[in-house]
Amino acid sequence: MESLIVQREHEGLEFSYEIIWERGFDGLSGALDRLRLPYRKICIVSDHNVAELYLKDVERALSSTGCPVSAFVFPAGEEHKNLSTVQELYRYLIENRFERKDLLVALGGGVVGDLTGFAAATYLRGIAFIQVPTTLLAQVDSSVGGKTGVDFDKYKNMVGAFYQPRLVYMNSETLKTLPCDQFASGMGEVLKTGLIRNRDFYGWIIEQQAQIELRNPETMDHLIRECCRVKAAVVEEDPKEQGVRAILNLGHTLGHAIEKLMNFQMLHGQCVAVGTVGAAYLSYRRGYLTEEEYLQIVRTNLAFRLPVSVRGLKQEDILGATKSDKKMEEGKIKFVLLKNIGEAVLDRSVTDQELLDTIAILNEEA
Ligand SMILES: NC(=O)c1ccc[n+]([C@@H]2O[C@H](COP(=O)([O-])OP(=O)(O)OC[C@H]3O[C@@H](n4cnc5c(N)ncnc54)[C@H](O)[C@@H]3O)[C@@H](O)[C@H]2O)c1
Ligand SMILES: O=C(O)C(=O)C[C@@H](O)[C@H](O)[C@H](O)COP(=O)(O)O
Ligand SMILES: [Zn+2]
Repeated sequence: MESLIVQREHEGLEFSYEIIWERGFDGLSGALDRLRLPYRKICIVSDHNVAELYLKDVERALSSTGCPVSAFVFPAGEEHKNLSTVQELYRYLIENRFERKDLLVALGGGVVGDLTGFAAATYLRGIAFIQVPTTLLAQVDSSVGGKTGVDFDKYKNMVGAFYQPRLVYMNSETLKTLPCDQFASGMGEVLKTGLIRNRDFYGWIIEQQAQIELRNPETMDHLIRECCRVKAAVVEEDPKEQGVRAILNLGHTLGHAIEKLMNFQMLHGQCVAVGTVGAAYLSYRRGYLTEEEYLQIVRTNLAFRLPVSVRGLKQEDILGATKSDKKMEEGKIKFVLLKNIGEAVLDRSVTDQELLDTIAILNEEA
């Protein structure tokens, strides 16, 4: 077993927690025992696809805690990451008499993790939860760092809370069943991670493309751990996004705008990939990246089956949708640009005209 502690060093991160990498789910109840949490009941929260594949195994693994284990399962997909699903979960917890000291287990991808974390933050003003991420995206990004929440009226993650999990337990074997488009979506966040903080890692990802495509277990172990190291370091520095944490949002200003306008029918990591090309283009236009570096980012997306443009959206609609970005301050977007490959900066001076020029290269208009 290998692990990494997300350290409580700064105000805002209430406690430290461990990220554990295992094969299989057998280590789950031992990991929970070591936490010495006072729960008497466990509710696994999952979506239908993941439940079909892994719920029985996780129930079996958790039964050795000696506590009753039950499950709340909802339909898969971003369109269910909303307050109605949260309400159904609240009802389930109330009807089954879950108390503040009990435990929720988020078993699934980022949708399950974000939604369960938000319900955990708000049910009885806070009940403990752990993350058991089963997608690449969730293993490299969403299960770490405590951003929880749901979409509201198509506004992405508009309602949420910073609420850390007590444990992140990753079973890398779950990646075997992940569909190709979901794997590619996860790679959108992986590439983002290299671009913001680790040039060598970005280079390594490009070199290892064939092994990554094959999901070689050792290669994937290294890839996932490196992403978690980068993310944990940023979150430890700034748990509640008062400053530097916003670099984890590279590609998301345009990405979230596209996700919303595509009615959540394009996957999050794919939208982030297009947004990252936009951020790279702006960085090139600002004279930070060379043209070759910008083109390398485009080629790398394509190599990992990620899009570099979208079709059928109106340019002014994309610009308009960027105005509901959560990084807005005093009416100005804090845009994440690349000073270099491996070095992100926040910039409040990006103009609407610069954004429109960028959108023009990303958008094959209808
Ligand atoms: N909180 C954060 O820091 C953070 C970071 C990045 C993304 N996110 C959020 O994460 C969400 C995207 O997460 P996602 O990409 O994991 O999507 P997801 O949770 O919708 O999962 C993708 C699909 O794969 C299925 N699935 C999950 N695990 C599987 C497995 N092992 N085998 C087969 N199928 C499996 C799911 O049922 C679903 O249909 C978005 O809502 C995004 O906003 C949050
Ligand atoms: O953890 C973070 O911080 C991130 O920004 C990670 C992103 O990949 C993730 O999509 C996050 O949910 C976006 O946050 P938001 O505040 O822009 O909704
Ligand atoms: Zn993201």
